[in-house]
Amino acid sequence: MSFKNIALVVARYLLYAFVVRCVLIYSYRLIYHPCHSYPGPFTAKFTDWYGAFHAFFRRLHLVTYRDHQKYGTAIRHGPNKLVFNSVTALHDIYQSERLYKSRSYLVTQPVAGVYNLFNVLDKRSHRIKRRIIGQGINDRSARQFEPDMIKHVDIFIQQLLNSSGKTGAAVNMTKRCKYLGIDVIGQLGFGSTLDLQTDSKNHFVLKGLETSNFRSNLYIQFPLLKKVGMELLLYPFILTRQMKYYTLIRDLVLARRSQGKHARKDLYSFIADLKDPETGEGMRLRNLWSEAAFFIPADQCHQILSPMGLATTRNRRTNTSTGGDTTSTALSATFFYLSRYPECYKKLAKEIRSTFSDGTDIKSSPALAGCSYLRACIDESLRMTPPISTTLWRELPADDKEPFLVDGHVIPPGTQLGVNMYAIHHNEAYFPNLFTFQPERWLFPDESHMDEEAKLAKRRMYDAFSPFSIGSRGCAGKAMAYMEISLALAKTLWYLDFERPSGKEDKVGEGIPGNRHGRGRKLEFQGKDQFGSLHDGPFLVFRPRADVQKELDDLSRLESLVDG
Ligand code: HEM
Repeated sequence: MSFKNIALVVARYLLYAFVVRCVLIYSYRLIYHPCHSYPGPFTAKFTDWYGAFHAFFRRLHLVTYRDHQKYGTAIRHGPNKLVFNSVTALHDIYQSERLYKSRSYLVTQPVAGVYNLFNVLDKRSHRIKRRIIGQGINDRSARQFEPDMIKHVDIFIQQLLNSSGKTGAAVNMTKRCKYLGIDVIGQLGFGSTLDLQTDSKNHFVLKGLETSNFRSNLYIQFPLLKKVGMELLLYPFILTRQMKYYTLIRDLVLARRSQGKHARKDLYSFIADLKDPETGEGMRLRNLWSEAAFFIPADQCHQILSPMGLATTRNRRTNTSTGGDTTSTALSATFFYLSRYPECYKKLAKEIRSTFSDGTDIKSSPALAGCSYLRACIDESLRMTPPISTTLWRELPADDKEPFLVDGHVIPPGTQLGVNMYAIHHNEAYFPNLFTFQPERWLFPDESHMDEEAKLAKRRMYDAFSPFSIGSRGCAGKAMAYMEISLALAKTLWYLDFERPSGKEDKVGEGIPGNRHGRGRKLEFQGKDQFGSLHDGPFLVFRPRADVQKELDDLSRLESLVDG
């Protein structure tokens, strides 16, 4: 028999073996798998391709919402994955000490065995990192950082004025909010910024952020994709951008290293002297830069930091970023909803303009905290368009044989579990009129004036509201996020008025009636789920308020004062 014939026979038997293996595995998953009795889409019972397919089209959040409508509150969304849609499940899962972040998060590591705060699974290592990094971005540090944040917010206002207020042109708020978000987070992480607000040469980092979040999300849904070398296919497309980004971050780190520990009010200064009270461990400088890079589009940071000796193989960067990206989604979404609900816009403008007497008074204070309508608008946007709208997977270890209950369901060991953020925020049981932007739902009379039913409804609503997730792995930067969004909104409404443009730009960001994939709601700001959220618009036209013209003139001088 010739070599060719032998090869053909071997190939044929390999193919048979492959088919038999698939039949056995798929039959097991369908009939015998411990999750087999949960309802859900047919394809998801066999394969994680279901999640990967919809993640590819950035609509997994909408599909999960639809599947809950169809199959109920506990569904199977992969051979080994269960998704729940109830407050009880949310708390059972994210507040449990027995569950771990899913191993699928490990695909966000550029190199195996390399962890940071976001993707570390081991609970002890996480506690230590969280205690230290958490202090760098908690309420206290946020207050110290606020003056720098305000400078960037003032530039934001100034840019809206320049690009729209003076010309009558419509501006794309997604872009403006992203520039602000990333500049603020760069300032926090490295003590200086990428200057996206004022200089277009670094705008390429936005594309980097999109690509890296897209990849991470795909791999989280279907880790096999990373193993089979999808990375190699994508790598050539991102190499050039990586190198530019490398240089950019390297310069920021080098500039910061040349200054004293407390020369800036940034992450370095906030945590450089801290020690974990339990272990006495501090954060090593080289590890700190890796953690700082987590906050910004840090797709390539390990390559950036390693050659500088700033990241070791024990601590390189994940592909996923939060911080600047999520905050800018929340801000863009709030602008969208305010522009679509003029009565809310008017109420908010009235609240801000009657609370303060000068734009420079707008900073963290009892007055700002007392702007309850402002907070209600932010929370309602976070509910309608959660910046992280995905299912945050948690895992019951395979060797944990004690019964584990989620909303009354006994969970088989080794199962991946989660609650989808978008779905629970659109659960009618907790949020009536769920597709209507209704900040009033977050405003309540004093509890002494509420009957028991109203109190219960309020509690359930707050329990279901989880844009920052809950439990020990919930967002560490919540205080920073609320501060930035509140300042940006309040200051915008203090200095400027805005309205929708008359042209076709007005449609950017909204749903398209008749869309088959859950994007048919015109009044919903369309987020595309890729762990963070991809979006566009709204386009808005700004006008300076006549009675604050003098203040605006003063503000225009600030642009040159911000150090980079
Ligand atoms: C509106 C803005 C934000 C939203 C909606 C948000 C949401 C979230 C969510 C849902 C998680 C949990 C992720 C998971 O379980 O996989 C998370 C984690 C995290 N976020 Fe945020 N985030 C926001 C802003 C920020 C900011 C501004 C910072 C930093 C200054 C930040 C730092 C972090 C960190 C460090 C973690 C990991 C925490 C841990 O695992 O212990 N976030 N965020």
